[in-house]
Amino acid sequence: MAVSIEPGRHRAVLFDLDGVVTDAGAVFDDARSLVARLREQGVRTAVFSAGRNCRDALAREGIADLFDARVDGSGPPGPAVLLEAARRVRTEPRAAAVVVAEDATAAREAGFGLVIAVARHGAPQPGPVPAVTSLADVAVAASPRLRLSAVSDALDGWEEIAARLRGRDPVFVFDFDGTLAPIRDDPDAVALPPENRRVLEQLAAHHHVAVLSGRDLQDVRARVPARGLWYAGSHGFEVAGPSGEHFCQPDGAAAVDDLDEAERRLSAACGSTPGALIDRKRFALAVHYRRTPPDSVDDLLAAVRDVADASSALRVTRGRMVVEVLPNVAWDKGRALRLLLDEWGLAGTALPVFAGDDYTDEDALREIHHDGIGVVVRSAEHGDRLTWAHYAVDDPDELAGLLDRMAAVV
Ligand SMILES: O=P(O)(O)OC[C@H]1O[C@H](O[C@H]2O[C@H](CO)[C@@H](O)[C@H](O)[C@H]2O)[C@H](O)[C@@H](O)[C@@H]1O
Repeated sequence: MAVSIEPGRHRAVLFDLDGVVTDAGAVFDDARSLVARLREQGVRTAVFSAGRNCRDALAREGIADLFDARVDGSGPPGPAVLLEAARRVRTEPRAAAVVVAEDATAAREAGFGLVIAVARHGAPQPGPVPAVTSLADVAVAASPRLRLSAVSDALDGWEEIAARLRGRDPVFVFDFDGTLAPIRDDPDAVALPPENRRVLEQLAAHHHVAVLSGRDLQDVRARVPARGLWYAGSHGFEVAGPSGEHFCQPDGAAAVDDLDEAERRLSAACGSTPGALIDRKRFALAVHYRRTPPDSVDDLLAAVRDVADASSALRVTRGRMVVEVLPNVAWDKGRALRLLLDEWGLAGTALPVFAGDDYTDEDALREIHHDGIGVVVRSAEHGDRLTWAHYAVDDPDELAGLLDRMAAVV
């Protein structure tokens, strides 16, 4: 049976160690090659073992680096081991695939999006999950991501966008810095252009509109003082609505003490780096280096990584001239966008429109790739990078023009 992993739907693939990746101490070439093909398309990979120490086994084979996470278990590979592997690659089961050696019961029970059984010794029996005799038979579809330079200009594609919007119930979610407002050297100097405020209020008069930002909730709320908006701060870890609604991602709260400690350590470690700016949000900690001399940046990044690595509750992410420390949980702007749709009672029915400019916005652009309209605001800071967006604009001004047109047809 032909089996295909689709990077647009499967964010991660979890591999059983025994019988899938290794057998009697030897690594299967088809496993090594499948993992490499997945990584090329941006799909995360983890390995789990029911009764063995994965780290040692993989280190002996020299392939530990092939996987983003390793999970050891004891006894048969029950759902708990698989769910832990998914958690470590920050992917919910429905968006992950699992490759097991024949017995797929646990993976099916745990609700994974795709389960593949490998029957290496003979013809696979017909069963409830796709089965292959070799991982060479597992195809990896090309990721639909495009280079920024290859994404259609939104204004050129306007008729197509308008046709998708007409007769639908759209909701609008926007990133703030670099998207609704232009980038400035000083994060405190950023203000929402009046034209963007006007169009946000115009959209919010008839539709759900949210600003989903890496800034602290209070900060983004104060900078986007438009009527009727929802706000999500700290990259979506804290959400507030126009009628007093308020929600914090529960696992994020558990990392606040670790963020406090990271803030103390980073203040000591980076305090003397010229131009470094530590920016604490309730559920995140940013270290800005836009004004740091280029020859000091690598040391600064290494210091942030060291501090974050000291706690398993934290992880590091990158943005435009900024490195951020976040709670190490399966939460990002994509999940926050889905939470908003659920909150509005519109999951599966509304047409989500999202615009963003940075790496962290890609989680939201990816989330709506199949059922929404994604717009990227171009910038040269990360070169001709890949994006999940369908359309591009050049700057926040051009986005305001696009939103104006959208407001006229919805
Ligand atoms: O998700 P966003 O709303 O885009 O927030 C991401 C970060 O934006 C801010 O930093 C960025 O904008 C600054 C002002 O233009 C710029 O100086 C910096 O280099 C950019 O990274 C904000 O200060 C951060 O807290 C946000 O996490």
